[in-house]
Amino acid sequence: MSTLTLEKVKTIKTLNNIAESGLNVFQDGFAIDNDSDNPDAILVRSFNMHAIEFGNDLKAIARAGAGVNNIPLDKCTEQGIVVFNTPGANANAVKEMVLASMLAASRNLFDGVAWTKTLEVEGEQIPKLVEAGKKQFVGKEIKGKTLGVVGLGAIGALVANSALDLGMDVIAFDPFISVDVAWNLSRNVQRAMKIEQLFANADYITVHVPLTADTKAMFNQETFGIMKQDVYILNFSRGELVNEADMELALESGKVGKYITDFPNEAVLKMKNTIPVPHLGASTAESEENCAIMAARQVKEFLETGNIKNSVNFPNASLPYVGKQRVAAFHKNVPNMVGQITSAISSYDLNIADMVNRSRGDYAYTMIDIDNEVNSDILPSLENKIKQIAGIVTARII
Ligand SMILES: NC(=O)c1ccc[n+]([C@@H]2O[C@H](COP(=O)([O-])OP(=O)(O)OC[C@H]3O[C@@H](n4cnc5c(N)ncnc54)[C@H](O)[C@@H]3O)[C@@H](O)[C@H]2O)c1
Ligand SMILES: O=C(O)[C@H](O)COP(=O)(O)O
Repeated sequence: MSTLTLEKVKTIKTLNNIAESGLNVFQDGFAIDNDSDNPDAILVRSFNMHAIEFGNDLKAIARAGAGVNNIPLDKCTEQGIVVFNTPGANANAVKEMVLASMLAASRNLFDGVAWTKTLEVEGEQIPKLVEAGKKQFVGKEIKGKTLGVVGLGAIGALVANSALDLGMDVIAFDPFISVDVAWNLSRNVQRAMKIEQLFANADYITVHVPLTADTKAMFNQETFGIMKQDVYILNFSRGELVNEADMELALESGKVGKYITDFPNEAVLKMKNTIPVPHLGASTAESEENCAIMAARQVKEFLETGNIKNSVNFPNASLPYVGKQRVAAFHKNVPNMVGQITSAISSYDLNIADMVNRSRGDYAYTMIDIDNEVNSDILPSLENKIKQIAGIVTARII
């Protein structure tokens, strides 16, 4: 590792509870300091970061989980801060929660159990009252019913396959499905060419898409209008995917039979026939550990080598790190950036051993390994020279 990297212990700050096994990834050369105003990296779960000012040393934010709507991605990109998430690391936990709550809601389990607890004061009468009262909670079986899965990513694909195993018919919609998911999806999952086709045919609908400008309020008066009467809707993605005023009306009219959501708020708790879950989708020991370890490893590798895996705002880029001096630069995706960086390097009489350049939209990332033994005295001056190039957002020499 280079002299520059060893100069300063790297500070990691956490904004949420991050599993210990993840924090243990940071050993020599790292310190966890949750009071730091200027950490090198932040680990976060659902904490809302939109109002946070970032310190000058901040290089990376890792979301130990999937959704990144709590992170100001554009601001991070403009400041050269790489944002990671942990694709798939909590998908099984959410899949199990979706299946559990779909089954429990169908069998009126939540209401039935709550009612039974009210009988505590009835003493010996309890068994008789149970037998007399159970007819209020007659449910329906999911076998033979149709589940609509909106979004076939890490979670949606697992839910779709498992629902088939439970005897359901499954129809799914995802215009951007990845090749990996397509390979792992049962061919018995029916493909909806339009989301309306899914809405019109499903008895249960579960949504597994990120919250974006395109998906916001995708469940609204118009889309409820297409759905079957008494459809059950499961939302373990984000509350804002649903227009709440329209959901309230749909629940009142019985168009939506039940709304199961991981995102309760004041409005949701006032609606009838909702099953509010306290954002428990990913809250299992296994998933918290998976996410924390994956997030921590990605941050550690980035800080130590510049390699980027699973970024949501910068291109992924890797070069085998052989311990030689490495220039890592974020820059505008415009012509001749690589040429200018390599000129800066060769102006110090240094030779290039290897390089990678990847772009994503308006920005790009370049890593260049230097072949020579570099005198550490010149590194700050080389780093500054690269930072002076118009279009460079940030640059490090590792
Ligand atoms: N409740 C929880 O605890 C919990 C846990 C994990 C994830 N989540 C939420 O679930 C979301 C999905 O998670 P994931 O791990 O499956 O993510 P993912 O990125 O693997 O999958 C998302 C899928 O949605 C698809 N998609 C995007 N826009 C779409 C649209 N308009 N219509 C249909 N499909 C569309 C994408 O192509 C992708 O396949 C996350 O973004 C997060 O908001 C919640
Ligand atoms: O997007 C996610 O991964 C989930 O919403 C999980 O959120 P949490 O890490 O706060 O439980």
